[in-house]
Amino acid sequence: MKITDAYVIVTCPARNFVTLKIRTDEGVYGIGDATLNGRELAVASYLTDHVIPCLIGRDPHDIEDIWQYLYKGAYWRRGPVTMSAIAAVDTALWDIKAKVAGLPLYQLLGGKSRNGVMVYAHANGQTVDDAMDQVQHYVDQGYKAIRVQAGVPGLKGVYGVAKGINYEPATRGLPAESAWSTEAYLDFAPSLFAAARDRFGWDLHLLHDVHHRLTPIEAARLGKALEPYRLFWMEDPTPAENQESFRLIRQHTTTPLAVGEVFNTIWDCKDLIQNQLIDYIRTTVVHAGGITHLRRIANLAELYQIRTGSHGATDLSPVCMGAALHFDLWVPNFGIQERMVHEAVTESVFPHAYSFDQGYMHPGEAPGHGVDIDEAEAAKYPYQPAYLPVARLTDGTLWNW
Ligand SMILES: O=C(O)C(=O)C[C@H](O)[C@H](O)CO
Repeated sequence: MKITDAYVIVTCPARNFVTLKIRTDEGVYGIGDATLNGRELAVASYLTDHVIPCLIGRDPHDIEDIWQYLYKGAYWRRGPVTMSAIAAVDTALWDIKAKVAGLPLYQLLGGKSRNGVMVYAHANGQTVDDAMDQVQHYVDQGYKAIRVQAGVPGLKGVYGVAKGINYEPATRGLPAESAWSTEAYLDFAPSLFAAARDRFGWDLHLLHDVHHRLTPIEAARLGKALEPYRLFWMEDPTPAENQESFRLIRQHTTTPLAVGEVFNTIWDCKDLIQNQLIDYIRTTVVHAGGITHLRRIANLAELYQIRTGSHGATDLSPVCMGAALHFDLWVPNFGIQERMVHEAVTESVFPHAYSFDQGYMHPGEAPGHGVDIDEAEAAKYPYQPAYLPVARLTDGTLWNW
């Protein structure tokens, strides 16, 4: 079997997505997600100009060799652009292999380890009451786990808080700027979870995303303040370039810690995992080198009882979601999967076999990863440049968004 051609499809059904399609001489094709929010065309070019020429004529079954070839062969290792491109190839090749086998992808990974994949939804609101109403909305749909974010009194445009129901941070034009005050946030955040426990009791997993905003000692303070509300996790409490910084947070709090959505390789989380400084690793298929590399990260994490909690915001396309669900159904140390529901127009471009029922998702039984792209539909939605926002402290200092 040989790869005959491959090409990149860039489309914007509600938001931008980059998809790689690999075709073979036997008529079987595979697709992979290559979307890097706000930097989409860099990955599209990396694939079109530098990767695709190296794929033609190769046997698509040689997934490991092709992964190594693209990783070691580039000489320039790691980084979000490189690893998203490799991920797209890897996902498409797993899709092909599973289609040829006539099996859903999770069967090739080792079969199912559970009946369904617990997912968490995003509830948010400008006020605590609005956020609680959204929690109710997701409870009514059967969700067992809900991330809760709310506007901070005195701050405009806080991370995770939407104008409508779905929070979509990337906007047209140059990056939007929002103001941040750690003091105001730290004073406010615990009251959000007091309200949630008060209204919904203890039989619901609550999660919260700090989105890299705090210093380690501030994160330690927040973790301690949230302990009475027994969170499932506190996510991205501080930027994680310095893996060692999590030690300080860890020494002060038993609130479980999750991190990893901006990580690209096992090297970004090796120390965090080996020193047991986190509880959940949030790397996912598209930004961490595909299923082949995600599996290595999960296997390392399993040695330390660290569980997976893959990123699943709307900028991760349905193709990534489909592949992630196969991974989640198999991976022994599964924790939870993030789910932000895509717009109907996105779903019309990416028909998929996965489904949701009462808080759990299932990848479906279609051969491959079960997600396709309707290229005629995709062509109706041309690329629209958009950027993620930046955050500044109230005195104008650029901060972590
Ligand atoms: O889903 C999350 O936890 C996020 O933090 C979402 C990110 O802001 C988003 O994916 C950035 O592209």
